[in-house]
Amino acid sequence: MESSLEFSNSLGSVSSLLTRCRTFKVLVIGDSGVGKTCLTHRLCAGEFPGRVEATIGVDFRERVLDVDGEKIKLQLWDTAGQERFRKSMVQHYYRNVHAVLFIYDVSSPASFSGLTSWIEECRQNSLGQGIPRFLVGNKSDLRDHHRTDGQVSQEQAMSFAKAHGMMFFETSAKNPPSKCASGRRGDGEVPYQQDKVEDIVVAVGAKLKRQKKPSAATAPAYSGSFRVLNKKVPDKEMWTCC
Ligand SMILES: Nc1nc2c(ncn2[C@@H]2O[C@H](COP(=O)(O)OP(=O)(O)OP(=O)(O)O)[C@@H](O)[C@H]2O)c(=O)[nH]1
Repeated sequence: MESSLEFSNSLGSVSSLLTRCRTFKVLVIGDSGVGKTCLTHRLCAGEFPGRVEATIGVDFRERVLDVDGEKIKLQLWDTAGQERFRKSMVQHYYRNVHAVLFIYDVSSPASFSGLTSWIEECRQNSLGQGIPRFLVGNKSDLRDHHRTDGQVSQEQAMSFAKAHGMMFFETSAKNPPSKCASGRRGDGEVPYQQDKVEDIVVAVGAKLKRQKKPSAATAPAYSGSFRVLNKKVPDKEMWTCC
């Protein structure tokens, strides 16, 4: 007769089989201070963190989604924006990436100009053209629709996104709109859009679900939320339990 321990073990494996899901590594990059940590926190935990410090190395956060009946785990790699905190980690960031979120701050044109060097870093690390890329303008709560100077216009961002084959979003990790909004700016001419943070997660999940299933050999998976600094990052199987 099966012991209660064996019985509970087999129940455990049955339930883990039922909840297995595909895990996708999503790299989050952009200049220091654009809000990568706050945005990934908002995407995964649904809240704005109380206090944040500059990321050292990388932080991982996860979000499980149901996309058309399939469970998908997004593993967000919140990378350091400061060169001195990232240089020894860069190759690990780019290994087996499934999607990239490029973040800039809508109230910082310099962070928008900085995107070209992030694209160049992707190229230097052989990120395939087929890897889905998303452009996210963060801190939309700081946008002043009556000013044009000192901010990144949505027209600029949209044409940049188009030129680089990215899907574009503008949102705020701090004060996200409760619904996707679009309309005309103060002068009545220029359209604007405001996206819910959730729209970004859904778009990434939907895009990745349509991707060809990667083989286990190329797929990474980590669980929980933890920090890696100057450590060897192991490669594991792609299929994990949610
Ligand atoms: N107003 C506003 N402030 C934000 C928003 N998101 C982040 N911040 C602030 O921007 C600052 C930097 O945020 P972080 O999330 O640490 O930026 P980061 O890009 O992760 O920075 P590094 O770790 O250095 O790469 C913090 O003071 C946040 O409170 C936002 O949507 N609106």
